[in-house]
Amino acid sequence: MLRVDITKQLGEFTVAASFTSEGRVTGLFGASGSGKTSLINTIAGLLRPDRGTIVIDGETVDDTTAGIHVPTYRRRIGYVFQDARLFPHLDVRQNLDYGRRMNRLADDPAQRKRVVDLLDIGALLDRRPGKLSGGERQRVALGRALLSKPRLLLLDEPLGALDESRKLEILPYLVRLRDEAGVPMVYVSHDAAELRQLATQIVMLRHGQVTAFGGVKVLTATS
Ligand SMILES: Nc1ncnc2c1ncn2[C@@H]1O[C@H](COP(=O)(O)OP(=O)(O)OP(=O)(O)O)[C@@H](O)[C@H]1O
Repeated sequence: MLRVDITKQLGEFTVAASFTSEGRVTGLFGASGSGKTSLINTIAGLLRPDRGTIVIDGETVDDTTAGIHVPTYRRRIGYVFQDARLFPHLDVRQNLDYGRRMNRLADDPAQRKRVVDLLDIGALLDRRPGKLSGGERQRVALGRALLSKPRLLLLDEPLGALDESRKLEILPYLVRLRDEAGVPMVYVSHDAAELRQLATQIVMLRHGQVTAFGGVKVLTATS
């Protein structure tokens, strides 16, 4: 469960968002500049709300009245960006291991195998990111995030840098993550078609405000 009720001022721009999602994939949908990245960064703890609360999986990670602001690295979240942000000097195996080591988690070969199989990246383990396609890099970034055993996975336009055919290559893996990985996701996109395939709940943003919340049918009015 994710509960968000915050306001955040960024220069002239105000984010004022309130919603509770039980969905497996909560889609943050809106045009460029509607506040999607600012909102997901606030959930990640990278931005501190001016007012309000954020509760992830029953834990209050922000509460401005009580003075609570849990730092990002203690929120137990995974974050996947538009560009995969893999470490170029590490091979795929070492990149995958990074999240686990940073979070001081015990080695879990069974979990690693499950994630590698889920994302079909077993053949890439000895390669460095420079020798991977954009789609392969994103699959590794997803794997790295999952192996840190997050209780919430944040994805900010993870397909945004890919061309249409690469997007179609990755979407089935994201659907598999939704159905098999058991980790709830917040998924930022300005692409209604992408969210229709993936999201179970939609938060629609406009000028920093939530204008609609509900199932994917709230996207119906959008192209
Ligand atoms: N630190 C900041 N200071 C001032 N204004 C900011 C700051 N960060 C973001 N903004 C403004 O807030 C608005 C929302 O930006 P944000 O990146 O959250 O939108 P977005 O929906 O993610 O857009 P895109 O789809 O283009 O990434 C924009 O007008 C942006 O210029």
